Amino acid sequence: ETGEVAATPADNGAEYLSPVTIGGQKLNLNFDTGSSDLWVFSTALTSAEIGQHSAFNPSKSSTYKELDGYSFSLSYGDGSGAAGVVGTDTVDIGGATVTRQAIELATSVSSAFVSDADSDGLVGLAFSTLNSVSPTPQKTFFDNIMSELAQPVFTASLDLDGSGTYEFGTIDSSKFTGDLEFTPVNAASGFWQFDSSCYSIGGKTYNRTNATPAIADTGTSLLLLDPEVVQAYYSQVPSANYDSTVGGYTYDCSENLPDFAVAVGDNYMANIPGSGITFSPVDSKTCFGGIQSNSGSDVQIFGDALLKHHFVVFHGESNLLGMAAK
Ligand SMILES: CC1CCN(C(=N)N)CC1
Repeated sequence: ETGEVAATPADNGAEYLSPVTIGGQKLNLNFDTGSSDLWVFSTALTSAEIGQHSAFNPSKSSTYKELDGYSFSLSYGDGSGAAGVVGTDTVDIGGATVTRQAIELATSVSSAFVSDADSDGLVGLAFSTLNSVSPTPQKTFFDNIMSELAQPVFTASLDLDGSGTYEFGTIDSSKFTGDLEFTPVNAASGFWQFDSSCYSIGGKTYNRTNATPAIADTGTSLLLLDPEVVQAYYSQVPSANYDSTVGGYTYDCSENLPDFAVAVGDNYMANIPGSGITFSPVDSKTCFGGIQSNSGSDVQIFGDALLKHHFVVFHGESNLLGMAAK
């Protein structure tokens, strides 16, 4: 069995959304390798909260089964969150189907999710140990389907314009160039976590002794690195400075930015060409960089700003992360 879905850009240009069919109802969900809950907008929310979203209606699904007394409550790194009840239903992602997938129906969502009209919820693709369902944590879609897949993998090939594809069960060699380099993942963290102890700016490589580990996170838009690395990069950009009003480093859009690369394990340097560093315009002449600080937290977050320049393989049986150029 395999499944492939196209990702399409959200209006906010900051996330990749893919169609998922749950109990025959289609929703556009954000595939998030940085969390482990599959939750959706539900008809239990107010019409003000639902707005333009597609909301899952359990009473319209002939295969939905409530998990009596189960609940979930999530809060993400950025302060957004959702909470609600739990059931199981048939979930189909591009033809890959799990019949008894735990789905988490939001009865409350934070304002950030209400205002993000494009995303009807999330598909968590980190490890099931991080699942928030009480009293019994539930398995992710990938965990449930892995044994049915032709290969126990899923891949992300995200494009610069917010489109791209997620595939389950196969590694499509037409989607990358050169060698796929695999790196051991520390699954004990619950994330797709690995070491990253060197980086390069404009082709000059720097080794680090105290680098914090990194995670591959399709649910984060930016590349959030240890402060010393971010300061080193923007010290090479004359007009760059930290602008607290936008909460990050900005610079003149006319700058000729240096290339940047960061290590994924010991044998892959993930490069971003200088032309691919900018995340968004701030105004007619100022740009906001895709490289930003993790504020000294204990993890570096390799989000879409980096991943969209590469082909990424998440190997669930061997706990490996594969990276290739494309
Ligand atoms: C470590 C954090 C990374 C961002 N998150 C996420 N993609 N859901 C939350 C966890």
